[in-house]
Amino acid sequence: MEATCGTTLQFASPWIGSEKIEGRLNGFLRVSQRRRKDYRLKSIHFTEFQWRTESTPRRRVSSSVSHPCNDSQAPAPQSGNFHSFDENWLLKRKGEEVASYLNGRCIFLVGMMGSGKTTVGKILSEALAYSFVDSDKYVEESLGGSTVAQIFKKFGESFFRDYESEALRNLSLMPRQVVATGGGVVIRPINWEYMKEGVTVYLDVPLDALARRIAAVGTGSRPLLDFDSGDAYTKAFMGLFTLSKKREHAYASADATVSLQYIAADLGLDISDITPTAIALEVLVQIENFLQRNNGMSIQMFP
Ligand SMILES: Nc1ncnc2c1ncn2[C@@H]1O[C@H](COP(=O)(O)OP(=O)(O)OP(=O)(O)O)[C@@H](O)[C@H]1O
Ligand SMILES: O=C(O)C1=C[C@@H](O)[C@@H](O)[C@H](O)C1
Repeated sequence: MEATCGTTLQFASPWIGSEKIEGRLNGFLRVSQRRRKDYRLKSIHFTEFQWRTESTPRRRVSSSVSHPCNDSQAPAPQSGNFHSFDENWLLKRKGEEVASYLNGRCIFLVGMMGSGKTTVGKILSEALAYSFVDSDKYVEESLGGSTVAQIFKKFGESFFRDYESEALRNLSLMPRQVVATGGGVVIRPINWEYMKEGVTVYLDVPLDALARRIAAVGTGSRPLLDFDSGDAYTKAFMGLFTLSKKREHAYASADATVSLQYIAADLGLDISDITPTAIALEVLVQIENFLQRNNGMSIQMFP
């Protein structure tokens, strides 16, 4: 039988209500009823309310989070600044759990340019104790260090796609890797044959958020978005819109989907406020759901 350990987290929020503790403000993860189950958090109890009357009044809430654990891995009760502590702890715990079900199978992150495959993939690989590989970088290295943009310009897209397929073939033969795939891998059926050796996860991010992210760094490194005219946001948005129409069905073939719109709605956050760590955590939850659906994996859930 599992022991129940407890820890106390400090939440500072202008809106936390007595019946719900759902929010990731100042680095804290929102924990909704549904997520409580996903993260195996047994219960959350409010123990204290305080009002602060500063220029921006805030309620301070102390809550006690009970969770199951077999040993003393759980963070000890303490006060002070818990910024992002909770997210990282949940991620680590979930990573260990999901890694044990995966039996070394690779994770292939698919999604449009800018969807966070690289950013989230690195965090995910640490949580799973996997290595991280970026398939675009793999192709660049196999072609002597030319950038994707240079390869497109010199040899054309279909040459790049051949090397991309070869990269996926090679990567699918190696265990324990999180692979951030190129945004266009989903268009070739052969690539799905390689990726089905592992678990595919689609990072579904609204076009506006993608275009903002890409515009922030420019379209120069992304040949399919680097049109001659227009500002960076418009070029990115228009290019992504066209590509997404051609690809949306293909992305939907992934084993699991992590939708930022869904997370944002569930947690009452703006998409831009969802951290890569929270997304990585959701990826693990969705992988677990997929494995459970497909392998009849028996996981003890809280009622
Ligand atoms: N959750 C997030 N919130 C805000 N910005 C993010 C988030 N995730 C990634 N980014 C930013 O978006 C940009 C694209 O991210 P990243 O390179 O991880 O995407 P990608 O899917 O690997 O893109 P590509 O397929 O083009 O290589 C980066 O500038 C990154 O810092
Ligand atoms: O979406 C795409 O087709 C691409 C995405 C990038 O990761 C690169 O693979 C390349 O720029 C093409």
